[in-house]
Amino acid sequence: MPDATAAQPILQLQGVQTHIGPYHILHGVSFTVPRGGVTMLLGRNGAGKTTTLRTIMGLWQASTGTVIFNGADITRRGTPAIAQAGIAYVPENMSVFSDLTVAENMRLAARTGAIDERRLDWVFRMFPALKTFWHQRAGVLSGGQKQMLSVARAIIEPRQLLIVDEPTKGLAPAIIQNMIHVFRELKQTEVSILLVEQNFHMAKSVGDTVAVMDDGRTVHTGTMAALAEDERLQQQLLGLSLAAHQ
Ligand SMILES: Nc1ncnc2c1ncn2[C@@H]1O[C@H](COP(=O)(O)OP(=O)(O)OP(=O)(O)O)[C@@H](O)[C@H]1O
Repeated sequence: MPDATAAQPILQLQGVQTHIGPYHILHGVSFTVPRGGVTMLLGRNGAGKTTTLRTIMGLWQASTGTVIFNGADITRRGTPAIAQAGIAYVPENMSVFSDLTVAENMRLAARTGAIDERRLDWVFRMFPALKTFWHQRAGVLSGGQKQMLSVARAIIEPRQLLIVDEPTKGLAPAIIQNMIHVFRELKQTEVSILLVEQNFHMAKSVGDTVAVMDDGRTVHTGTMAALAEDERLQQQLLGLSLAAHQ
């Protein structure tokens, strides 16, 4: 018998609205993240992408709408329960402990305490610098290496959904290329990925599907390939010019 869960999206947002204190930030966010592959969440600055990720993780509470993960309604669950259910979240500001070694950072991220050696070897193949600096304080790493460490921390244990907020922010083009390789490698695994990204080259290099937000709403959903081919739509939705493709 075919597995009924295979066709079910890993994540589904339906009409999500979020208030932060007196401010009405999300006005209706609806999109799905298909199982396997990478979904890009794009939009201009201030469109509400980070607020959407934080709402999925229960760091902000949706005032209306639903967040369905793996068929279960997680809208009202607390953040620890959401993480426990199998979602890893890498926020924008590189979640590493600068005073601890790279090894200690990784051990803390392994929820069971012990790191699976085979998985660590796989992580080292993707991020060789982490092996080189294993016993060094994370504070000595470059910005790109810290970003790699924060992604590595999120994947040291198998997760069903990996959510990453702007992994290339502030990184040099060569490092962005490394990041593209990393996400392509991750695509070969079971994990589904939701990625916020301003770098359109990265978005079209790794994205399978896309949701575009503007002013707290989803204004477009579809395949990344279709958006990558349609420059007028990019201009309309994202204000991108040809320069974004260089
Ligand atoms: N804690 C907060 N209190 C009040 N307003 C907030 C708060 N956090 C975000 N906002 C506002 O909500 C809107 C959406 O912000 P958000 O960070 O979600 O956008 P974004 O699409 O991730 O933008 P960026 O690409 O600049 O990170 C913005 O107008 C922002 O000023």
